[in-house]
Amino acid sequence: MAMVLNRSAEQKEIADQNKIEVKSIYFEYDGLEILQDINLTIKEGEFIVFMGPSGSGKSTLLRLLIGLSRPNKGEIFVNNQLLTDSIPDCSVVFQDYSLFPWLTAKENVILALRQKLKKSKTKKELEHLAQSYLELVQLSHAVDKYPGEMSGGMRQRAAIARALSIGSDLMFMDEPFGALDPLTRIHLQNLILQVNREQQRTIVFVTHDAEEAIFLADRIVMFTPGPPGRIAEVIDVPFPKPRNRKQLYQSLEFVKFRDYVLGVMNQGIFDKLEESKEALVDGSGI
Ligand SMILES: Nc1ncnc2c1ncn2[C@@H]1O[C@H](COP(=O)(O)OP(=O)(O)OP(=O)(O)O)[C@@H](O)[C@H]1O
Repeated sequence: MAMVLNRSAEQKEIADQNKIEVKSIYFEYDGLEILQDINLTIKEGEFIVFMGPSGSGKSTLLRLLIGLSRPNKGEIFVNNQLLTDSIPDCSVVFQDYSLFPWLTAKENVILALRQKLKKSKTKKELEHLAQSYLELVQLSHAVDKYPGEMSGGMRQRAAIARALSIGSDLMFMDEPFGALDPLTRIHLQNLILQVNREQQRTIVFVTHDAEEAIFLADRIVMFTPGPPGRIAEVIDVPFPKPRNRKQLYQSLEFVKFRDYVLGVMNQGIFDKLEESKEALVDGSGI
C-alpha cells in the first residue's frame, strides 16, 4: 500500500503554483458558440467543481482541458505548457466507468500501469502494484472480476484505481458518481477527498448536485446556461477541510450557503428565460 501512497501524506495544502490557466477561451461547434470568454486559474492541489445547468459547456471545457478539442480563441496552459504544443499528463474518470469490459479489474489496472511504466517492471511487480491500487479503493476482494460481474459502485472504484495508477497528479472527473446510489456515492466522495488530500492531486470534478459540490470543492465554478456558457461566478467554499458530513449538512451555515449556490445557478436560468421571454408565459413569471 505504501508504494501507491508515496506522495506526501501531510495535511492538504494548496500550493501557490498554477496547475491550469485558462485565458479567454471561446469555443464553437458548427458555428454555434458553446463557451464564451472563459477565464480560470486552478492551483496545484485544488479540488475544483464545475456546476451549471445541462448544456452550459462543462464537459466541453473538460474536453478542452484534456486536449481533445482545441479552442477557437484563447489559450490553455497545463503545468505552464501551452496545450496547443502538448497533451497534458492527466487521468480521466467518466460516469460510464472507463473500463475495458473484457478485462478483469486487475487487468484493467495492469494495462494502465504498462502504458505508464513501459517495460521497467516484471509481470509479477505489475500484478502486485495493481493489487495495491485496488486495495486502496477497497476492491481487494474483486480483483479478478470482470466489469460485468461488478456493481456500479465497484466498477467506479476500479475506474478510480485505474485513473490513480496512471500516476498523474491531475484528475478530471465528469459526473463520476451520477449513476450511483447515495451510500456508494458517499463512500466514493470520501475516497476521492482522501486522494486529493493525501496525494496532493489536483481534481476537476463536474456535478449537478449542490450538496456534492459543496462537500467536495475548495471552489465551485458556476456556469451560466448555454449556449454560450460563461462563468457566472467562482465561489469559495468557506468550510475548512476535512469536513464532517453530518455536522456540515446539519449546520445553518451550510443551508444558507447551499441556498446561495443554488441562487447563483437559478439566477442564470432566470436570466436565460428572461432573454427568451419565456418568463412571461401565463403572465405569472417564473
Ligand atoms: N459533438 C458536438 N457537436 C455539436 N454540439 C455539441 C457537441 N457536444 C456538445 N455539443 C453542444 O455543446 C453544448 C454544451 O454541451 P456540454 O456537454 O459541454 O454541456 P454540459 O454542461 O456538460 O451538459 P450536461 O450537464 O448535460 O452534461 C450543448 O448545447 C451541446 O448540445
